[in-house]
Amino acid sequence: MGRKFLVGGNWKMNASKQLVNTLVSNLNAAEWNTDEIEVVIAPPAPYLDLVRSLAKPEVYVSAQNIYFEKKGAFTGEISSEFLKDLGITWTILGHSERREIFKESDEVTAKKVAYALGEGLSVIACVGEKLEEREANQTAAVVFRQLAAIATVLKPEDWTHVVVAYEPVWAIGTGKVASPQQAQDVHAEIRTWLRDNVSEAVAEQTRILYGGSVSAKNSADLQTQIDIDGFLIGGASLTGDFITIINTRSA
Ligand SMILES: O=C(CO)COP(=O)(O)O
Repeated sequence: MGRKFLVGGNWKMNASKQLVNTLVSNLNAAEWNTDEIEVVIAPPAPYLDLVRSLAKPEVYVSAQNIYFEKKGAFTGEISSEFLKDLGITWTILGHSERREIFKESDEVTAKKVAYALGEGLSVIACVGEKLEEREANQTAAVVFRQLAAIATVLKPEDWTHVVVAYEPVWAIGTGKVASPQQAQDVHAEIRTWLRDNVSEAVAEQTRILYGGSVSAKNSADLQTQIDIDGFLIGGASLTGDFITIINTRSA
């Protein structure tokens, strides 16, 4: 069975009730073949409930991060319990902004991934190298290290609910998209890593998204690559580009 293409929108720290209304009504009016495309949007936590209640069922809603405890004295954190209560079935974890700005380590990220899966959530787990790491030919080493931290705490069957997002940090929000070949090369390495370190089945079935300056202009070329199974889109998910990208895939 083929890997279903996933178009994800990470709104990051951008939202208002008005923006939610606009973006969700545009998505509700759009159509795509749900046998071939999965659409997931990740608004900021305070808007998850509103987005879930407005969006049609074909739109999956995701948190941008959660903590690895159910409840208690963890001021400011988001529990998987809140997500379940609100009908939210996905979370992004390990985004480079969490890793860089909020100092979330490989280990913390892995712990969150394992916890989220244990709570029945699906996870978009992000990996990716910084510019200086790419320039030092460390791309594979960094991505493999990030993957290994996650793989260590998962059972092979857990991977059914994991999507890997390869997001080179130098491409995020910079307009410097990876070329289709640059992205494909790393995606293929990730798949090989999964084959060698988890299993053939997990390597075949796990979707690997590309993220970093994806736009309506470059999505068609990127999606021709054999190991690119979807996108995690930041800036362009806040504009009409998001639907154009879905439509480009549908066409
Ligand atoms: O970080 C990203 C998605 O998670 C990518 O952001 P941009 O699409 O704005 O580069």
